[in-house]
Amino acid sequence: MEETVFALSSGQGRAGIAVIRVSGDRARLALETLSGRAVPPSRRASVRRLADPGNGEQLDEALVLWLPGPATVTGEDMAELHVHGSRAVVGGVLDALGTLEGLRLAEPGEFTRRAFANGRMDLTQVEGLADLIDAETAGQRRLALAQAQGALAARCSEWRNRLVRALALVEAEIDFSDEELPDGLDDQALSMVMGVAKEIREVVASGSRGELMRDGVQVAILGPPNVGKSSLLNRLAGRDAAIVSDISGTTRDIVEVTLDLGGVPVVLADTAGLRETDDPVEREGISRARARASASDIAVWVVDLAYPTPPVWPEELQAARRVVVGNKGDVGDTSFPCGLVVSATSGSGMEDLERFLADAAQDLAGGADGSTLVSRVRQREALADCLACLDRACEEAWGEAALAGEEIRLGLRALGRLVGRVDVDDILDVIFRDFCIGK
Ligand SMILES: Nc1nc2c(c(=O)[nH]1)N(C=O)[C@@H](CNc1ccc(C(=O)N[C@@H](CCC(=O)O)C(=O)O)cc1)CN2
Ligand SMILES: Nc1nc2c(ncn2[C@@H]2O[C@H](COP(=O)(O)OP(=O)(O)OP(=O)(O)O)[C@@H](O)[C@H]2O)c(=O)[nH]1
Ligand SMILES: [Mg+2]
Repeated sequence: MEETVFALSSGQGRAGIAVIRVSGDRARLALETLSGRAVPPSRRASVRRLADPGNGEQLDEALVLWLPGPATVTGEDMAELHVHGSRAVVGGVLDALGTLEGLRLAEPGEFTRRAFANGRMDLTQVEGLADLIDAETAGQRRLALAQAQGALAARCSEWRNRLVRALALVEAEIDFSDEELPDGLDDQALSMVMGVAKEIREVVASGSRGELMRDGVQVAILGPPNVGKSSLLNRLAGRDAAIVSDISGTTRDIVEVTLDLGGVPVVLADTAGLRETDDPVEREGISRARARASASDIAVWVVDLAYPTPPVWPEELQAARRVVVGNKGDVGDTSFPCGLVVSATSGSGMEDLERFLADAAQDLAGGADGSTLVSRVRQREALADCLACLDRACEEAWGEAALAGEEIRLGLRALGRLVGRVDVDDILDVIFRDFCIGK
């Protein structure tokens, strides 16, 4: 018998209400022991006095739920205690639960791990749920919620069914063919495999959008020293995140600020001004700035309109999306050719810059139509593996049936890895490590 586990599922610290969840065979006993009564009717919120079974002292008056398995999130019997959210009440109830035999505190993610083990969720739903809990913007929430509700899982099972049918056709051909060496794939199997491959190719192609939505679009603010890069960052952030001074070479470390631009998370990075210098600390800052530039999705090159110099793009920036921003428009020459003219101190033009960044971020990561299904490298790579197998199966169309069949089988295995049906041992710990306690 699996142990019964419990945890505070709402956030740590003082709150109006806190939710404590219990999952496992002893959930009923735990609820009955603390409330001193039989469990309330199933799935019906009921008010109960909870007492410490050790000394009978009342701990709280709570709203409780009795949720008998297997129709629960974990697939096991569950109880929920909605208590007043003070340290003393939560601590008292958790301590009381801990004294009961066969009960222990849940590990991070253990409720979800049990849901996965009991077939209530597949691995992509687990990943979606982890992202839903971490979601900070509306776009992240939409993507994660769709995944947690099985949008990717449903597509996978549909691809799987079609590939299993194609495989059956291939195997029938091997078994019943009059010829000694039948054609690799008959027309029907070939068109089925090609159809699935086409759909997977589209999902793989949209993969970077989901990854950017999940991880944030990276924007690097670059340029010569003293042009107002840190001032721009502070304006966009709406707070004094980076030190500003009239001394060239003020910024050395990268200063990051995350913004929510139209639902897309955007990570802005202020960097050290690029120039030749003998100062070893500043040199290190400049080398970090260059590294960040090449890792960014969007590069903003800032020039000082009071002393405009032609923007010199560092070599490694050539691939990034980029915009030249002329700063100090309040005192400088606004006829200088650049993408946008702004003033970080007066604020003029800043709305245009923000709109430019929001549009670019939407373009890179947004998916208003909900067509983006994958959000992690792991998911994209599993689909890419599957696709490679299906492509090879198609190449065998006029070759050997046994080889084509084997490739389809390998493609199915890659889908199995994606949903956590096979080869999960290595990835489970990685995925659940980042979960919070109580989920
Ligand atoms: N208090 C509380 N709030 C919560 C949860 C929870 O467990 N407890 N959830 C936890 O994730 C989420 C809600 N999601 C849930 C999804 C399914 C079931 C559930 O019991 N499903 C059963 C029966 C469905 C039914 O009969 O209506 C099932 O799917 O078999 C519960 C919550 C968010 N809010
Ligand atoms: N007039 C005017 N001054 C500005 C504007 N933006 C920044 N400054 C001033 O320019 C100087 C440099 O600003 P910073 O934001 O520190 O410049 P930086 O590009 O981060 O400089 P480094 O970190 O040294 O590379 C400061 O004195 C700012 O007050 C602007 O739009 N107009
Ligand atoms: Mg600076």
